[in-house]
Amino acid sequence: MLDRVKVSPSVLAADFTQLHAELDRLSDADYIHFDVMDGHFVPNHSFGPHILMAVKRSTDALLDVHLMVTNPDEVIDWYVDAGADIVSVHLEAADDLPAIINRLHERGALAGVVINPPTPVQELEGVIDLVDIVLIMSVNPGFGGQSFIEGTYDKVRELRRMCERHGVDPLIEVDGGVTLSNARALGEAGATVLVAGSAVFKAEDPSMIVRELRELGTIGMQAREG
Ligand SMILES: O=C(CO)[C@@H](O)[C@H](O)COP(=O)(O)O
Ligand SMILES: [Co+2]
Repeated sequence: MLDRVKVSPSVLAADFTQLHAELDRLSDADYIHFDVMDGHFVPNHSFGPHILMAVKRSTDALLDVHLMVTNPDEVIDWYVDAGADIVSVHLEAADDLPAIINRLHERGALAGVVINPPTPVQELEGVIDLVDIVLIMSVNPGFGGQSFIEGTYDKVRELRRMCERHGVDPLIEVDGGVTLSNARALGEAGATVLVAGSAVFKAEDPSMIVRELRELGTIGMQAREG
């Protein structure tokens, strides 16, 4: 059981001309979220393992890699080699998710599964016992700065119920449109990791936003636990 919610700022929203300085002022972050987009699984490109190595040199936070690619089985090792601590792959993209999860565990990384907004939570039934993290997308993947999809709360609550039925307690991460206005409700629904790109990096004081997101999420989590 966690004592507080974790915050994972998405580096996609950072100013890349000053990547080191951007990460340096986020010493409070639990994780750094790294969005990999291949131009096939999502209609956008971002960055790959070389940039992840540069991020690793600029932060002590754990590296939380979100792979939006059609061939996760072929690339997971690149990201573990580059320093990923957590690697999450889309259920919609993986042919053999248990094999990917095994491989990540063999390599000493935490394994996550991601579902897109249209994918029902029930589709996680077969892998919920195997994963360390479930990431629920609260926007359609491919771009930062989108609006949060309200139906996410129900999906998080349903996932919590599934975890209880299975007697497992993976981290539950929510990604997309997370701000100070929905952090508390997300914690109350059952989220334990909040990804935030624009809300953190576009703020005047990113560290303060990280602390506030964590505090609000934790207040929600405590309310849920009673
Ligand atoms: O995976 C994605 C988008 O595909 C996210 O991680 C975004 O990068 C989050 O950005 P904001 O919605 O918080 O600006
Ligand atoms: Co992401």
